[in-house]
Amino acid sequence: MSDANHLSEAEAANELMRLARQIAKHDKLYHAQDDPEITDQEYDALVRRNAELEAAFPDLVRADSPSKKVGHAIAASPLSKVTHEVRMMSLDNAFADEEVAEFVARVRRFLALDDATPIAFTAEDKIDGLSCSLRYEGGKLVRAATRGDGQVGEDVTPNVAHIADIPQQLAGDVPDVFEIRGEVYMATADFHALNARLMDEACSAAEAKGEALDPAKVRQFANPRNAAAGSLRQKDASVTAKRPLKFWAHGWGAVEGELPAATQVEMVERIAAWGVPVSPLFRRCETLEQMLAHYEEIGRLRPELPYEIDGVVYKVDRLDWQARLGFVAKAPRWAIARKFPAEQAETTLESIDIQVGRTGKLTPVGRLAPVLVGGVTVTNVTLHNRDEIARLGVRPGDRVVVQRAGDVIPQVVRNLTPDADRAPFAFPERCPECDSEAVNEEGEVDVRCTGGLICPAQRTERLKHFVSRGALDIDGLGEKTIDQFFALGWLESPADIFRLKHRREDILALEGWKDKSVDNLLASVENRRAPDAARLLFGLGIRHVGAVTARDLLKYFHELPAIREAAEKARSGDEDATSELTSIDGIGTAVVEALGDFFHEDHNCAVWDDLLSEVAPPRYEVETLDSPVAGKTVVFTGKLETMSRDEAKAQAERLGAKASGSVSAKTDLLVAGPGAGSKLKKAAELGIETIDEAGWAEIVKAAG
Ligand SMILES: NC(=O)c1ccc[n+]([C@@H]2O[C@H](COP(=O)([O-])OP(=O)(O)OC[C@H]3O[C@@H](n4cnc5c(N)ncnc54)[C@H](O)[C@@H]3O)[C@@H](O)[C@H]2O)c1
Ligand SMILES: [Zn+2]
Repeated sequence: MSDANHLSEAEAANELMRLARQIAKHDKLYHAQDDPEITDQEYDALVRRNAELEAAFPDLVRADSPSKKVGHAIAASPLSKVTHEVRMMSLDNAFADEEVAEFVARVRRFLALDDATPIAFTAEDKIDGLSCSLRYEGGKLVRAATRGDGQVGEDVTPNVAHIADIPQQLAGDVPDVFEIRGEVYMATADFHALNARLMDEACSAAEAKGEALDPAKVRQFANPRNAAAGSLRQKDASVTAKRPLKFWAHGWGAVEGELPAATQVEMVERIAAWGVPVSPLFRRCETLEQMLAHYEEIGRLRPELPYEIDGVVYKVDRLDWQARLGFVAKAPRWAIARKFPAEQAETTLESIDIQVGRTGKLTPVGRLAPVLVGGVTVTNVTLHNRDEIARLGVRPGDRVVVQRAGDVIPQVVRNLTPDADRAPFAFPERCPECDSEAVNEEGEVDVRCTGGLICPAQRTERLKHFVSRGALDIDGLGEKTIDQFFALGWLESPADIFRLKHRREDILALEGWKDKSVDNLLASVENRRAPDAARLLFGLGIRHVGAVTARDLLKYFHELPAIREAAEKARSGDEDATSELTSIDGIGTAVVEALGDFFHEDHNCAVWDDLLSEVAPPRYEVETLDSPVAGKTVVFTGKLETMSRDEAKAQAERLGAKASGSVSAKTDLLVAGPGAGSKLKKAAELGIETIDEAGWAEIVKAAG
């Protein structure tokens, strides 16, 4: 409460006014329009803040205080109005064990019972639906109504006719008038299916009209509770009929005739016997310990339940005691809702740090003023990437709503101070670890450090990749060894691997190394002095240059320096170099850009030069099979009749030929099917040998 007490009276009055306005706005959105703008946790936080201020400044409690109101007036509803004979109430909330204990103590004090007298309570899950009253006369359903503002609700009699859980006629002995109260809800799976269906229907409707659909404009329900409310509160009951609604009872209102029970338990059993569902988790608790244990149990079951719940409701079991306890402003004194801990909370975003992951991804991490979320103190949140920061519009100093969902890392849900006079957060353009350029490739949300080989955040990962099976494949240099050698400062870049021989004695001095194992390691390193150029290129871990791309590049250029030269030219704007690179099968602009970026960084060039001073990959040649097309460039054009274009290309590769997409002076052979056009003409002009599909089939067959 210290917060509340630090305010002056004028400040508190101001804040109470603001809260009343805000809460009224959200009540309307939630209760009247079934379309909330904020989460229940955020809403509950506003209500609690209001209660806190009212407790600290009792004189300032407003006539229109949110603490006195139930739901929202239904003035604007198109449905007919129903005045409730017995007011429909809300429930007080508890958020901690101590608050439940305090509730029990309050009940005891009010009833003037001594500590030795046991008070039994019922406990059941608090289902997230909307309150509904069902009035039965002579056992027959005569009227169904929503809660509205507690006094006046909406008539939904025709709507509930479609809910199978709500009998039109109760079974057995029922008082003359009996008003069952409970919750209309939608199962979680049905809620998701409904949203999917609404989207489908909107798509079909748009298609029929030949219009483009903006999915963001299609009405979707925020949660099962709003889906249930929006589905029930329909002027046209045939819409409700198509919505999968359910119901269960948790209480009653008006009764004429004798009440057929003395306790909550007996009454709930009665209602169930009449044919109306009740909570399967409804229990009687003799002690506070049992009450708390059942809360824990329901919390455990919660993820598996087919419907959403937001807490547990406790009620005094004896009905004569309930009658004595009566009501306060908007809730019974004999019941309380223990809500599950807020999975969301408000706090200040103090700073935004950038972390560099092992793959070079720059991840912004928000540092928070410590805050309790769902029972855990949270100080960090992931902000995912640059776009997410822009979407949230967050900057250091903003007030934010933080959320924990399951085991997921806490996240920022919303910025509460978007308009504050602060410049947008400037996402770094250089890696905070190594100062290399950080780039954001087109079509990608992540910003990455380009300093792969020198960036401390990425180095060991890059080294592990460099020696891995698909790359240089160096035996005996496992991940642990790399981590260890790296920590000792012996391995900074790939070239250092080839200088390990100078550290023979140092390695021997380490625990676990024997002459033989060191010899084996150094031998396998020496074994790679003349590595396969494609594996070496792949091993450098340049973005977009995977094993296949590396091979494609080398099949064309044969030597690593030629690739670097072409990439540097392309980067400096040489269009011929770019089109030469992109004309290579399998090489697109993303690869060309990634290569250009790589060689644009001096430190990468230094690592590269250093490496090539240690190793000498032989000229790369495609394994030459004994085939007449080995080493040749083949182009397929026109329609192929016995195989797909992909299969033909694969055959060519298998025979050591390069399949290309376009005819140029470098083309050796054109395979032309029916319908061949410009490529055939161009090949004729260039005097390139041309054969048909059958001719190609013979070559393939001859090669075996
Ligand atoms: N997100 C928003 O903008 C927004 C706005 C307004 C209200 N809300 C939500 O609605 C709540 C306030 O609404 P409320 O006044 O209906 O209070 P409530 O939902 O916290 O509790 C009262 C209601 O619980 C229902 N209930 C469910 N299971 C029950 C059971 N087993 N026994 C008895 N009652 C049971 C009853 O219908 C009862 O009226 C807030 O706490 C918030 O979560 C959200
Ligand atoms: Zn870096």
